[in-house]
Amino acid sequence: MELETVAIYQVHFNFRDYLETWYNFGRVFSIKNSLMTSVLRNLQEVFSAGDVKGDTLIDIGSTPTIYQLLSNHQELEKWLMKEPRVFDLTLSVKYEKWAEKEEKLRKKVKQVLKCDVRKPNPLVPVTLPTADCLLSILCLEAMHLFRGGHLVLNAVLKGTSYLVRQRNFSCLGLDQESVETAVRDAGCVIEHIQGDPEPAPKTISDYTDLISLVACKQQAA
Ligand SMILES: C[S@@+](CC[C@H](N)C(=O)[O-])C[C@H]1O[C@@H](n2cnc3c(N)ncnc32)[C@H](O)[C@@H]1O
Repeated sequence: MELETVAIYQVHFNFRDYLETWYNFGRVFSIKNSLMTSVLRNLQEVFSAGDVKGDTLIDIGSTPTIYQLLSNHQELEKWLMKEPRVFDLTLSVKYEKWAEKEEKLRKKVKQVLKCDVRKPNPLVPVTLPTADCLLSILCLEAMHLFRGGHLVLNAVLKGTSYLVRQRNFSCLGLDQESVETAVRDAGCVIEHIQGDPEPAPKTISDYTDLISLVACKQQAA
């Protein structure tokens, strides 16, 4: 990722285009259900196993994907305030008792913060107490560093780029070994790791696999 990547995201990463390109199920791109289904299965397994505990979870690189938490700063705040005319964030997750789940999630979300993982304090000017769990879904490969309880990571492997409508965003083409090394170098012990083939829809990306990892932070990196 080039130095100016953060600026590229700030200026060009359009959350509606991202949703349209990657989460608009039931239309042309229904094939992409596969990635989200795999991520959801991984998360369900990780969080129901009971090893990841605590009160504070930070989701890094949230976009308007309500499935793992939620979203774009403004849109998330609108959703929290129940403002109308928000893009239908729930389109991909309409299932039984969804309204109740939405309410529960609204009450649980404490803060929506800007984050740049390249900074020594990624949340500057805010400093948070140590989190019990860091969640990164399809985000580590879109940035070089993360900081660290538990790291719950789902990342696609070997992808060099992904499309958001007509715009290409670069991806760090990680393999499983380099993910494991980065996590260990960050002072974490890997408790669970699973890689599965998850070929990208060729028209919008080139990743080949999905890795699900749970690691416990042991020491400062
Ligand atoms: C593929 S998208 C996110 C995926 C989203 N978590 C999901 O599951 O669909 C990559 C995310 O990485 C974030 N990102 C890129 N560079 C970053 C950085 N330096 N610090 C924090 N987040 C970054 C982008 O803002 C974007 O939300």
